[in-house]
Amino acid sequence: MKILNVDQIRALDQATIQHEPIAPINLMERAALAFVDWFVDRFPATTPLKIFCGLGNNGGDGLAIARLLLERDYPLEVFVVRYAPRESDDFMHNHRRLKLVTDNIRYVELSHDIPPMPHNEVVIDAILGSGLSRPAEGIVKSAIEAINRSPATVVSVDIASGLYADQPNAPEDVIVEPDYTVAFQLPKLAFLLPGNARYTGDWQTVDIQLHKRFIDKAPTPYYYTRPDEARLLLHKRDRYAHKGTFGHALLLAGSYGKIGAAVLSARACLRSGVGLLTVQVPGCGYPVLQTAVPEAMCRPDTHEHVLSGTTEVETTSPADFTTVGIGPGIGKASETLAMLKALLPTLTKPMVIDADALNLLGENRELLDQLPAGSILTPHPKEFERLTAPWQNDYEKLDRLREFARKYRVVVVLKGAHTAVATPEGDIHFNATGNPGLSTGGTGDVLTGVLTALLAQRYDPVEAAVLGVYAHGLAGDQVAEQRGQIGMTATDVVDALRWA
Ligand SMILES: NC(=O)C1=CN([C@@H]2O[C@H](COP(=O)(O)OP(=O)(O)OC[C@H]3O[C@@H](n4cnc5c(N)ncnc54)[C@H](O)[C@@H]3O)[C@@H](O)[C@H]2O)[C@@H](O)CC1
Ligand SMILES: Nc1ncnc2c1ncn2[C@@H]1O[C@H](COP(=O)(O)OP(=O)(O)O)[C@@H](O)[C@H]1O
Ligand SMILES: [K+]
Repeated sequence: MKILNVDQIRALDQATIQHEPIAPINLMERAALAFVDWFVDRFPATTPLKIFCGLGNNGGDGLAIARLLLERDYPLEVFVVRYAPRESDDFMHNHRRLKLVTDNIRYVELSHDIPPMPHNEVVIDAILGSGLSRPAEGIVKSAIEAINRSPATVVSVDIASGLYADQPNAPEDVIVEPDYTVAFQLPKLAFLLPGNARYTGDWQTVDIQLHKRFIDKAPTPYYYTRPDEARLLLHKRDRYAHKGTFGHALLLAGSYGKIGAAVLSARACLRSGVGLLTVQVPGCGYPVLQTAVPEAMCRPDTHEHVLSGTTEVETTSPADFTTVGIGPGIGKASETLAMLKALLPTLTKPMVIDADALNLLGENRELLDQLPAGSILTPHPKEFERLTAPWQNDYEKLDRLREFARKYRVVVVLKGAHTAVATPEGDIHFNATGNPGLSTGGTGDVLTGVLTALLAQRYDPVEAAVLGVYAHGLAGDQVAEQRGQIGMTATDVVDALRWA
């Protein structure tokens, strides 16, 4: 699913109006109906409502929503926040229509016009939408502050009033903090950025049948992966397949005290369809790995406590494996850095790089040029910062992410809520699955195992990253459903991995 910027959204509305064709007022009615369909499923018709409308088209939506909810017998009052002398045409049209069915429209011009909003009420926020062009001030600001102070449940129409859809807000901006946002057709880029979590609540999109051909053609670097899109990436298994078909992966993981990371990664790799798996761990990890993961072959490093790259048991060189995954629990010992330095020039196929392998790259940036094209790097934000430089805001972080992926021709999986997968072409795919239960030690190691397995099965690296991140988050969601977020462990996530 594409994410478009505000100018594109405006052009998309126009394209729909022109090509469907549909009158603007009927498009607004369709949007209002889609909102109302969502709303009536969640809030019974006895819920007292206060609907705050601005004077633009977002306000027009609010007025249409008020009329449609009145038809469904909701007890409601409408408050028009009158901050400017001019209303939009579609606002005016809906204002006339609403006045035919209710007298309950009040005007908010001064602070004392703002009503109390008790906890049993739902507030619908239709003050400002994607047309926001400056910070909220005066009575708009006061109304937003009052909404945020109130204990009422808040639902924003299209986007929280005061939040820019595709550019950073200033720290002092006053923005509605909704419980829910119901956005029309496409998510806004702002919804996917951690700094905006307070300003989106639980957000959803509702279909208002905007012009599909325009969306298909619109250029954008930003995508939001829907479950159906992710599932399409899954390779079907050939009936005559054998384990060679699914590749032989080498995982380089673990150090003294962190052999668990190797175990988690190895288990996840095996649960994600790898044909054969060899794990190289420091000598001390050998009995652990052989016992905990009997399905994997294990080659002990000659170094007892850290990876040095040398091993006596096996002579197959890392380059002969279908792919290599490196990082979980490896630490930053000088022997391990030496291994990384020796390893990189020998590899040509895409590999997976995580955790301290990333930190070693951050401290030895000349190595970045040696990464095989199409490799997948899986930093959390702190690790990504160590690879680049600090950023001022989430938008700058996205720019940096795209720049980095393009420069080094790699796929960067920036982990967190809505993990962002940046491609060597400079696109970003945001993930839809996952929950804060995944914020627990070892879940990143699980992801490394998953991605290594997909590369071993010869998935295209971008598809491997998008699919792997999706499946990992989905497993987390399934665990959360069964035992809640708080009790979740990385092992649970491995066990919940499902590929269908
Ligand atoms: N155009 C369409 O066909 C559709 C638009 N829709 C709605 O239209 C909204 C966008 O409408 P608009 O472009 O009218 O935008 P808004 O409703 O956000 O209002 C923008 C108006 O407010 C002014 N404004 C901007 N920032 C302000 C601020 N801080 N304080 C006071 N005034 C400010 C602008 O100058 C402009 O006049 C969407 O969010 C969505 O809710 C939906 O009805 C779907 C269809
Ligand atoms: N709030 C969250 N919502 C969704 N996913 C999350 C959240 N917090 C963490 N995760 C996921 O959990 C994983 C954590 O990885 P990482 O930070 O490397 O942990 P570790 O190093 O302990 O293995 C990542 O895949 C990340 O996307
Ligand atoms: K709004």
